[in-house]
Amino acid sequence: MLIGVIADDFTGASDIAVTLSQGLPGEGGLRTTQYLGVPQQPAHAEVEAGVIALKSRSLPASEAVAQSLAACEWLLAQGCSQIVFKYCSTFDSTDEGNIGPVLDALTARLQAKRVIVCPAFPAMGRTLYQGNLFVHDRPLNESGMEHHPLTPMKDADIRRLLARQSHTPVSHIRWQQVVEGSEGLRERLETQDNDSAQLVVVDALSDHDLTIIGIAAAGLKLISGGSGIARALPHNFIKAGQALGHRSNNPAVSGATAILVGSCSGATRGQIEEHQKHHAVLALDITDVMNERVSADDVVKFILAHQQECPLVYSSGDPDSVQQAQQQFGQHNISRQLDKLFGDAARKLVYEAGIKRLVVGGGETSGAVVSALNLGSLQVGEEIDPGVPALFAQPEAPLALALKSGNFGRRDFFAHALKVLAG
Ligand SMILES: Nc1ncnc2c1ncn2[C@@H]1O[C@H](COP(=O)(O)OP(=O)(O)O)[C@@H](O)[C@H]1O
Ligand SMILES: O=C(O)[C@@H](O)C(=O)COP(=O)(O)O
Repeated sequence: MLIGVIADDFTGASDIAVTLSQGLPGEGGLRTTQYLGVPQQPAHAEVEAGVIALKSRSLPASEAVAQSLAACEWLLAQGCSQIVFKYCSTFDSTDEGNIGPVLDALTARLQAKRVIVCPAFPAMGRTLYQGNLFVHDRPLNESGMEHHPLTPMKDADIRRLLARQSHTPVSHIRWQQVVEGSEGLRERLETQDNDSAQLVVVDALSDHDLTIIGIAAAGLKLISGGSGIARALPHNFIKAGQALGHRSNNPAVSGATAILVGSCSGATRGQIEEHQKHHAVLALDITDVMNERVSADDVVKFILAHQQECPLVYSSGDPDSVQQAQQQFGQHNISRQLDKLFGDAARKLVYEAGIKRLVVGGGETSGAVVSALNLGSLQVGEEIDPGVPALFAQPEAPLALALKSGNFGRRDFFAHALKVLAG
């Protein structure tokens, strides 16, 4: 294995997995496997990029650190010379972490001196300018992310956010310095102020900028960011003669379908609205869920009864209803209960009801569903929409998945994803 990624949630993991698998246009990428948690056994010899999906984004910081270090040890034991810490392109975190504490711990473990911090993902409108993160034309804290149920983002200045979370000093490389090119950037990284470890926030506005940064990052022990930061990393290994440039192909999986959605983002709520114009949709009422008046069997029954209509079950609510539910039940209780409900339903759908194509909306929700399925690892297929690949379980369990980040995907994503999974 050449490169290892520690991803703090499951949709984020599949986002960076497809980036590594594709590489730069025309060049091909790396043979990439997405692991669901830290594997208990060594990787297959042909894997060039290993992405470990953790559900660590909203854990207490000490647990997120412990899990990330365990993932790092496994990746190092597989031979990785470079480690990437993948977090959200909207820098989803709280003042306590977990991005800063995990970066502190990985920086110390890998004795890294300069650690790039770059959440930019221009294909999805996330750009970083003068250290501030934008989502399309809005600063992060006015983008809708200020209403996220678990990690509301109230500041757009990544330097300030990170300095609040981490012990390692934070510095910044401006866009005007990035566009000078990879060589200049590399020198800047090496000579930045002094010799102690630093987290270096690097501006990026375009895929071109990310390519410059990726090439400058060749050989760095630790890199961090959104999936965009991985864009040019396969190129570095191909150029060094360590990889040939792999092209992925999609196996086709037909058969029964289910769509489970727990994301409350504006994009996902729009996608549900679109889906219900033509297909079958069941809304879960949070009060019913919290009082256990709705069960995994109810979800399964609905899905099976509406197989001809691309059935979708969702818990998603708008900011007002989320706030109301939070006041009544507490966010962590709601998330725990919903994770259990979606996880139990997914297990029954796949292992008892024979569902073969499963689409999940939301990172935490995807983590709950895929963990309940206990699949071990997934092969990465083609990109369905930017940042969302088709994923395939091992051949002995023919199951195709799409794990959609809350904010990603076209308006008719859910039906479209089922079509792509079918080949
Ligand atoms: N109606 C609701 N009210 C409050 N919280 C909810 C509701 N529906 C889902 N949630 C919780 O909100 C969180 C959404 O996070 P996630 O699944 O990661 O979506 P995203 O990808 O948009 O971040 C989950 O923990 C989920 O359980
Ligand atoms: O970087 C991103 O935006 C995504 O890869 C990601 O991490 C998605 O997280 P969720 O929005 O929680 O699905």
